[in-house]
Amino acid sequence: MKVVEKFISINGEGRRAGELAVFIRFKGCNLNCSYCDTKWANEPACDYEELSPDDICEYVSETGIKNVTLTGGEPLLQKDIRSLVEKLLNKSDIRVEIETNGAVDIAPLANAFSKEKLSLTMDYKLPSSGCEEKMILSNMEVLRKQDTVKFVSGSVKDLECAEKIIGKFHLTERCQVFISPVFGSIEPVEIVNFMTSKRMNDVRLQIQMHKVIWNPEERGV
Ligand SMILES: C[S@@+](CC[C@H](N)C(=O)[O-])C[C@H]1O[C@@H](n2cnc3c(N)ncnc32)[C@H](O)[C@@H]1O
Ligand SMILES: Nc1nc2[nH]cc(C(=O)O)c2c(=O)[nH]1
Ligand code: SF4
Ligand SMILES: [Mg+2]
Repeated sequence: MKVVEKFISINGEGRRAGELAVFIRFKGCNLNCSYCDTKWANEPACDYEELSPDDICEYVSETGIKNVTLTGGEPLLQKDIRSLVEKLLNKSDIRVEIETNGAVDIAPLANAFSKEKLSLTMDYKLPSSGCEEKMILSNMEVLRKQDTVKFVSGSVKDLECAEKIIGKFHLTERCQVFISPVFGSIEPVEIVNFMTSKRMNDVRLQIQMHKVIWNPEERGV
């Protein structure tokens, strides 16, 4: 598997934001979002370590950290991803979260690992990403209670689109729903005002915590 970085930090996003996690970031992506903060990991020339699922499991065990976040790039493009998840979940105290972009079919993984120890955080890419037409809408039917849909929003148009999608797929009844600002592009208060005006119950605003704690450009945190 092509790993571009691995590190321990607090999880800056998602259901376990603020908890320690070990991050495995994989190389390469099938999208090119306008705002992507890890474009470097998607460059063909980006350096990587070739690690097997066993190598990654060993690294995770050595860290002593219970939360594992698989991210990228797009982690679901790695051909051994299923084997890696299986090996990680075989360890009794490990919880796995996968950050995925909504443009890869999640059904094979979600259906293979129904236990709560695997949670998927899937983006729905909004208009300002430039990638909305790549969304696989059948993924919405696969999400479970432990999963999350994240709407990374850069404009009011994005927020209007997010509200439509949340309603259309009854997402708040199905899974967790988060809205996050495209870092630096929209004031969080605009999102709060939008949520208030539309009475968006059961939706959570989340700001990427690691970009507040460290320099937003910093890698490995
Ligand atoms: C770098 S992506 C990797 C995983 C996967 N490719 C995806 O897009 O979900 C991890 C998360 O960071 C978010 N993200 C990337 N750039 C961002 C930015 N500038 N501001 C806020 N969130 C961003 C993505 O939307 C995604 O939810
Ligand atoms: N601290 C920290 N938390 C994160 N949660 C998700 C991340 C990601 O890039 O997917 C991330 C990241 O890059 N750093
Ligand atoms: S899908 Fe994720 S990694 Fe790929 S370009 Fe978009 S934000 Fe970046
Ligand atoms: Mg990140």
